Amino acid sequence: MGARLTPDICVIGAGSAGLSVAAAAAAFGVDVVLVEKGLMGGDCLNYGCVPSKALLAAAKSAAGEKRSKKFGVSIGSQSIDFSAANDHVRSVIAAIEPHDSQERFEGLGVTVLRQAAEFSSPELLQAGDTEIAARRFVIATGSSAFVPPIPGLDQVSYLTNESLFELRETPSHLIIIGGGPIGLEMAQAHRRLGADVTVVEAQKALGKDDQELAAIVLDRLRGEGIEILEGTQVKEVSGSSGAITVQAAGAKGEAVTLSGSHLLVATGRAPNVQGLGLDKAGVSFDAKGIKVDKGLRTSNRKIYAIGDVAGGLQFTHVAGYQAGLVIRSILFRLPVKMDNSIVPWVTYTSPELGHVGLDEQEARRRYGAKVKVLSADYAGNDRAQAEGETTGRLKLIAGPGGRLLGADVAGAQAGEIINLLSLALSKKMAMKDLVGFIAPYPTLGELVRRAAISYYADVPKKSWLRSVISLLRKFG
Ligand SMILES: Cc1cc2nc3c(=O)[nH]c(=O)nc-3n(C[C@H](O)[C@H](O)[C@H](O)COP(=O)(O)OP(=O)(O)OC[C@H]3O[C@@H](n4cnc5c(N)ncnc54)[C@H](O)[C@@H]3O)c2cc1C
Ligand SMILES: NC(=O)c1ccc[n+]([C@@H]2O[C@H](COP(=O)([O-])OP(=O)(O)OC[C@H]3O[C@@H](n4cnc5c(N)ncnc54)[C@H](O)[C@@H]3O)[C@@H](O)[C@H]2O)c1
Repeated sequence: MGARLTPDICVIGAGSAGLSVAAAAAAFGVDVVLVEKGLMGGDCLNYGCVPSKALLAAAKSAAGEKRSKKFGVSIGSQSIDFSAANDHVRSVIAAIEPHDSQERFEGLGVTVLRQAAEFSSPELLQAGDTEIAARRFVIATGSSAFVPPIPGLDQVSYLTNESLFELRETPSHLIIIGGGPIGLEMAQAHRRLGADVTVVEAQKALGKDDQELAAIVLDRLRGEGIEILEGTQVKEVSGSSGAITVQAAGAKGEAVTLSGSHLLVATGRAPNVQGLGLDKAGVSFDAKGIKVDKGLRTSNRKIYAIGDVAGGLQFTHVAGYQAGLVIRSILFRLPVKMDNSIVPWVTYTSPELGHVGLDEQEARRRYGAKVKVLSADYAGNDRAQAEGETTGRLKLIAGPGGRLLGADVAGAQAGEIINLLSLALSKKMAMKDLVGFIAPYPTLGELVRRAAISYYADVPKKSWLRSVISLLRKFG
């Protein structure tokens, strides 16, 4: 007979979402049980954000050596050791791991069970031979790579984000199915580390972003030698490890045959709902994930779902944001409401591509002619010139009264610029706020002021204002 635990909160999944809930609840002295069947830290630490950004950093370094000639610096012949780049990835994970570890959470007072969790009823969860009857449950079981039903795919050995970072040698030709953020970040990382790379995208690459700015990123990627086939449908995959063939239909219906050494599937995510006993718990879900209301409660009021498993926007910062909301709801019984309109995202290619708020189309649908799109090019920014990073553009979407509705940036450090604009958007700032502060010179952040100031471009031409100036002049 196993133990029976009756904590205040039971969290299922120790990824970005679950760890944030467990740490915050423990900080308030609340009794928490955390159940994790795999690695502590989940996708972000082990198979997602951390390894992908570490590999991109190695790749950026390789590209930087090539670029340095422009600055009059020659570093001699370049050699790339893919396994050393992979060691860098491992060392970054190892450096962050203690923060997410079982030991740290036990030290915070959390009971950690390394088991697969499954509901046996609307009130009870089974984890190994431990039964848990919590006041509230939080499901944070994340997502896994969605593998589309392409004929032959189940017969070849393909990579996903879970196996990609185990490669120790540069793939000679990496074919990637899917031109979203995973596909394109990994395309650039591997290209810069010496691989030939082809991306096959059924629709538009970076299709969730502003298309004018996405084109800036896609041009650079193509310029670096990455083949990106858009509007191309994969029909069949065959071959064996090291010699993979992809048959596809191109944008005009023409037959396309690709041969590569490795295949990465990056076609979106599927929620981790299997084996959780959701039917027994009375929790509704569909192919996108567990259905939640704006307060992140499932169809069983005792149970919340957050992070990737709840569908919606799938980012680590969203998982953290949602964790904060459920903590307020569970501990303080405050009404909470998920607000997707303030969620930023960034694709960490070079140049980076960032977004927050409404896109131009949605802004025009809501506010019509009151919308103004203001832009500033990196080429007009002194710091960008000094750094040789002149490719890029920032766009601000201003609504009625000059209120900031959204922003998109393609260019160096776009993620840092979007950071600032996310704050401005969540604080409901307007163009007057974005020009009413002093930006240090020379910084890329000055692009924000430059675009915002163009909102007032017509002001000096206003005749009443000119009359006021000439009147005032008469007073000496
Ligand atoms: C390659 C890649 C790059 C990414 N880059 C970024 C980025 O740069 N920025 C960003 O914001 N986001 C990025 N993401 C997305 C980000 O990783 C996810 O949004 C985030 O990890 C979701 O956190 P989560 O806690 O919901 O899920 P996860 O991190 O997946 O954690 C869920 C945990 O639940 C466990 N679990 C599942 N089922 C059970 C069960 N029945 N019992 C017990 N435990 C269970 C799993 O083992 C896992 O540890 C990236 C994703 C990928 C794949
Ligand atoms: N920098 C970041 O923040 C970052 C980086 C990587 C991943 N992520 C998160 O992970 C999620 C998953 O990333 P992703 O790139 O796998 O998903 P995605 O859904 O964003 O992109 C998948 C792409 O694959 C295409 N596709 C789907 N089926 C296809 C098929 N059969 N053939 C060809 N193309 C096909 C889609 O049209 C789409 O463009 C992202 O939505 C994001 O939330 C974030």
